[in-house]
Amino acid sequence: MYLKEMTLKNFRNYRDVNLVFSPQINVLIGENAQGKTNLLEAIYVLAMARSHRTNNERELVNFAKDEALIQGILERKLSKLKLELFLGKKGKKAKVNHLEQAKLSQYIGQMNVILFAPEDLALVKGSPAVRRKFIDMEFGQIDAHYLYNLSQYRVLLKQRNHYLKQLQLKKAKDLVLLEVLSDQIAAFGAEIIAKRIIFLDELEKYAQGVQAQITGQKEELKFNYDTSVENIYEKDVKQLYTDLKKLYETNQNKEIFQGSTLYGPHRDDVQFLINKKNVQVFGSQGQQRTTALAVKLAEIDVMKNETGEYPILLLDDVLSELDGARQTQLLRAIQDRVQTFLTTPSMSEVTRKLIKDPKVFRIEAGNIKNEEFR
Ligand SMILES: Nc1ncnc2c1ncn2[C@@H]1O[C@H](COP(=O)(O)OP(=O)(O)OP(=O)(O)O)[C@@H](O)[C@H]1O
Repeated sequence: MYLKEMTLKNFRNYRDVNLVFSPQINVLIGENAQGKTNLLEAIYVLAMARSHRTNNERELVNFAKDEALIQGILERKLSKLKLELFLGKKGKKAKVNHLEQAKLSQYIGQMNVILFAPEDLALVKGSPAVRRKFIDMEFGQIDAHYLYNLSQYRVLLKQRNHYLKQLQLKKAKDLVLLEVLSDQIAAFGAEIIAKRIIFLDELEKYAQGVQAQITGQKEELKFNYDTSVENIYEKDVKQLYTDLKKLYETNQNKEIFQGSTLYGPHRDDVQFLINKKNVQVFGSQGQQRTTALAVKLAEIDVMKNETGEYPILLLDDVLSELDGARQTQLLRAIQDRVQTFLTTPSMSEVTRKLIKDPKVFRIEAGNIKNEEFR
């Protein structure tokens, strides 16, 4: 799939722009603070109905205005979609081909994007929360059911944590209500864990290929899903549900004492192993970066597999963070098959040689001009 056109009205520092993109590589070039990331963010928001940078949607609307609009024409293999996202004071509205979508979970997934920013290089060495967010954002896009389970789980988690706090402070006594909440959260938690295992398995296969290629077959990459439920790889959803419930039963006093839900997918993690050693602990900086890159590139293939189309790739200033060999690997992997938007303050010689016929957009204080590629 590719984004053919995009119109922005009052989005961040863009007042009114209409852009026509290349189905291949689009380079967004400009000095600091001119609006390069804002433009990538607009594409991301059009796809995901939320920003990757902020939870406060007011920030997305121009300082001087109350409403913003992002429109896009998405070309898919068999269809053309008009996507519209309206950001107003009372929230947002999403439309597909002029039809307003009652639920955002129906809207998300029409346009698939993968964002790769310098922070993603911390996927391996960062905190478990970084990896969980990565898993949830990516899998949520390809599986609406996963997204639904996740949102239900989050609501229940809030309720259960609140109730555990009440029990901790002795403001509540009723353990039956806690058991009801445990039962419900275990059901959604089991669905989430089961799906994560399936997707991670697929992601692992592709990432292994990339890692082996970058390292000349010297490194074997493996994923390990780290959770309190035992032997997950042998369990189906029903068994995962039973096990989670058992964890809540056995640890009831501990959870009340801490006033918080201590088990479930919101506490899980993924470990990346190279030649059986945890890269987070034993890997060099270079190995950690290679692994992060391999995982990101693998996502492209997982999405292609799951949705039948290549996603759109957004590269926010990552080229300068990678050395020549990794830049080459990345650009070879995407050239001619994935529509890509990349931001950069300037183009290095290496990049110039590697990128074929990009469309270049020069960005200056929210104004955009097409530029020849020299
Ligand atoms: N809601 C908004 N309304 C108007 N301008 C905004 C809004 N939000 C951010 N800006 C402006 O956008 C600019 C930042 O743009 P952006 O984050 O895209 O920078 P960039 O070009 O990617 O630069 P860098 O390379 O430093 O990341 C700042 O000048 C900021 O004041």
